[in-house]
Amino acid sequence: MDIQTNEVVTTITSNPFASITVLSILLLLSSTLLSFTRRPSNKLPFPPGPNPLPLLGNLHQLPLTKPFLAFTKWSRDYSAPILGLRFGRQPVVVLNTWRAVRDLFDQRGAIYSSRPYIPMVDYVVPGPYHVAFMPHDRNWRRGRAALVSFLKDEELEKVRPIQQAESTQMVFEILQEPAAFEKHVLRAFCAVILESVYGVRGTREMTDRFFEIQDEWAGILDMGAMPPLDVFPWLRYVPSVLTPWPGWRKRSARLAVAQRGYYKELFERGRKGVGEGRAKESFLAKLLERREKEGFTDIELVYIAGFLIEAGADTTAVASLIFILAVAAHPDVQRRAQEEVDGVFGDQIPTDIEAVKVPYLQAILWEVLRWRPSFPLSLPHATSKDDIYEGYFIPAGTTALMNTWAINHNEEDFPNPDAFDPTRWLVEESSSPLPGYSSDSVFVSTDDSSRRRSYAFGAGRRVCAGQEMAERNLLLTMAKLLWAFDMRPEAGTTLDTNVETGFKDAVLTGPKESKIEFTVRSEAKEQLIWKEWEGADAVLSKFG
Ligand code: HEM
Repeated sequence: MDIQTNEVVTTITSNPFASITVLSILLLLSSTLLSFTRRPSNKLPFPPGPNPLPLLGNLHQLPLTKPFLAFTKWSRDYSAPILGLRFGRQPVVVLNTWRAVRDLFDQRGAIYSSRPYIPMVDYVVPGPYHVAFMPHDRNWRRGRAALVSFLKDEELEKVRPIQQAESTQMVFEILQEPAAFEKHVLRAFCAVILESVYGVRGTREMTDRFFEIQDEWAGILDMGAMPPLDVFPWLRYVPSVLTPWPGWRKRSARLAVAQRGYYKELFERGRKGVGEGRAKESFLAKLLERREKEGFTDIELVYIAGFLIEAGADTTAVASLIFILAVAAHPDVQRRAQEEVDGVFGDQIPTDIEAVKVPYLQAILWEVLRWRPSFPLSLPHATSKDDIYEGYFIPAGTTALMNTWAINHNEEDFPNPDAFDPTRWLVEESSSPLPGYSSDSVFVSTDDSSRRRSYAFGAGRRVCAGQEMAERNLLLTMAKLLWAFDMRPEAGTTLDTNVETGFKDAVLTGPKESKIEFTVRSEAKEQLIWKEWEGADAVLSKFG
């Protein structure tokens, strides 16, 4: 028995959960072995990876925190662009190169666009209402089409004044209370969604309530936080006090009530606003308009709109916090970016960011998304048919993970990958033949055009539909922060930018660090922020 196996056995036998586990192992062993001897019906091998144990598969080797780092290492150890693993009996492949992602997610979308069944989702969102977790079916197409209709370019024009006003409001709040910058960033990005989706003002009270619910939701979905019902479905029938997750049913039921209550309240307030003409530009107004044609029920609309807060608020806020950490830790990058922003906007607070040339700022954005991707494993996809790729057999129902971390930290594509170096995206300055920006702010593809600009937003048919909205808001916010403040580590401290120690252990990961000082760059800027804030407040106060 190797050391890892020994550890698993020790854990099993010293745990109150042991007797049930051992009994079940014995009961299930026969069916597992049977299924192993039956598989694969196809003679081709499953992609390579560490050896699985009969019942656990590779679960005993899987770290509970930052598994993307282990996958990246295994991919190198086994020279495997595609790793083959088993979580219990569930086959899992991990795609570690952009070519594999292009070949499978982007080019075989009919096979690689489903989602694995996550039983905990059923406990929190009962019914097929959550677009991000739906299989690749008609319901998902309908839901996604509604979301895309809100996120396309012409519609985003309506969101622009909200983004302008909220980013100014955020800068104003940081000016008042710099030590709490994290709170202000989170509020602002959540507020943009509440105002554009429902026409409801993103006050501190409303956004705090969302993040409380969202933290619990993310906590429940974290690996190891809840019983792995997908691997051991029988755990459903075991009284929760006998498991290492006592109270898990109550916890998920409480969250279900809180989440649904919050989304319903927003839906009703938004609907009232549409009726009274206050929210006629909102996404909800559009959804209500097309509901008859599409046949959406109230509860479907409640969750479609609610999902947009989940998808768009903390994702963008976290990317912004990573930007703040990166520039605070790299003063030379910050100085150059400030010079660029000052050169373009001078004494005026940055506004129309898409209309100007800021190639260095754009390069910083791509480097932030590459250097510390907030979804290092994206969201899991699943195959809906058997497939063969490069001589390997991938059965229907396989979970397919995209290892964004491995793609973004591949030494061949990104020399010295852990260094934060925006110039790698500037074609005139970079020595590596990668897609990047010219000094005209034009994105130039110098490599295979089937390569995505960024893998931080996923790939294939499930790719992030909010990429454009997120990029616009991020670029604008970055420009305003650089224009207004110097950002540096608190006196006597250094910032921990190490992904293992300085970043949270979560599906959506951001910096743990918040010891960053914000100093307004001049008195004139401070006065202008006050003045601009009055205008921003006037725009935002029209929301109920
Ligand atoms: C920096 C900000 C963001 C990041 C890093 C991000 C990342 C992602 C990722 C990794 C996925 C999964 C893709 C896949 O399965 O391959 C996703 C899906 C999605 N995101 Fe984003 N996202 C961001 C902002 C937004 C915003 C602002 C919105 C809209 C308001 C949004 C809406 C969506 C939608 C609708 C999906 C698709 C769900 C599906 O079809 O299953 N995202 N995003």
